[in-house]
Amino acid sequence: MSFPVYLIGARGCGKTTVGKLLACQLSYYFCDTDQQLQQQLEQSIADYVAQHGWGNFRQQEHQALLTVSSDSTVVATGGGIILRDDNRQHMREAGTVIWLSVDPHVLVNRLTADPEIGQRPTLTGKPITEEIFDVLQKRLPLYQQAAHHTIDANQPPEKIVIDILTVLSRDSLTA
Ligand SMILES: Nc1ncnc2c1ncn2[C@@H]1O[C@H](COP(=O)(O)OP(=O)(O)OP(=O)(O)O)[C@@H](O)[C@H]1O
Ligand SMILES: O=C(O)C1=C[C@@H](O)[C@@H](O)[C@H](O)C1
Ligand SMILES: [Mg+2]
Repeated sequence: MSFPVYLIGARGCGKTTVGKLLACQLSYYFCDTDQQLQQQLEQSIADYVAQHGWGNFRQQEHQALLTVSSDSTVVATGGGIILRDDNRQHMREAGTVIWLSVDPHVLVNRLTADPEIGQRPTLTGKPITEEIFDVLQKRLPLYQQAAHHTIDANQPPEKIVIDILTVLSRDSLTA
């Protein structure tokens, strides 16, 4: 049986970009909780949060995580999926959790170049650099707690995929 692979990490660390490539290499399905949610809600995350608030968004996100958690699937999660204990526990028990760790300055550059504000409404109301540093400071311990493996995701996507395949194959040898 091939359990799901969950990619976690900050906004802009490359979960969606890398997840698609990884799924292709593994011949797995690809799912993205943000995309799943936006389809289900029939609106952007920004519009949903403006109308219903972050608390309701986190509840919807939890349901989306359960929905996409299938075998032979690479799941790109939303940046805040690790905020809930039950999400962290679910991912660790159901599959392999990979944290794509990226230097905050690299995140600032990527998100400035590609803000995608419909999917990434502000979390703090602060300017982007300040927000990234603030949010990361709070979330780093949660990414650490949730992850089975940490991958240096400052590298090009193809190299990140190779590094993920290496840890997954080591896991399968020791299972
Ligand atoms: N390894 C990489 N090297 C350079 N650019 C990258 C890399 N990974 C992703 N990017 C770029 O960074 C931006 C954000 O990537 P992506 O949407 O995959 O991040 P994400 O982790 O899925 O973000 P979110 O949490 O908001 O869903 C995109 O423009 C993407 O092309
Ligand atoms: O970091 C976050 O809290 C978020 C990241 C995005 O992927 C979306 O899930 C949403 O904008 C929230
Ligand atoms: Mg994404």
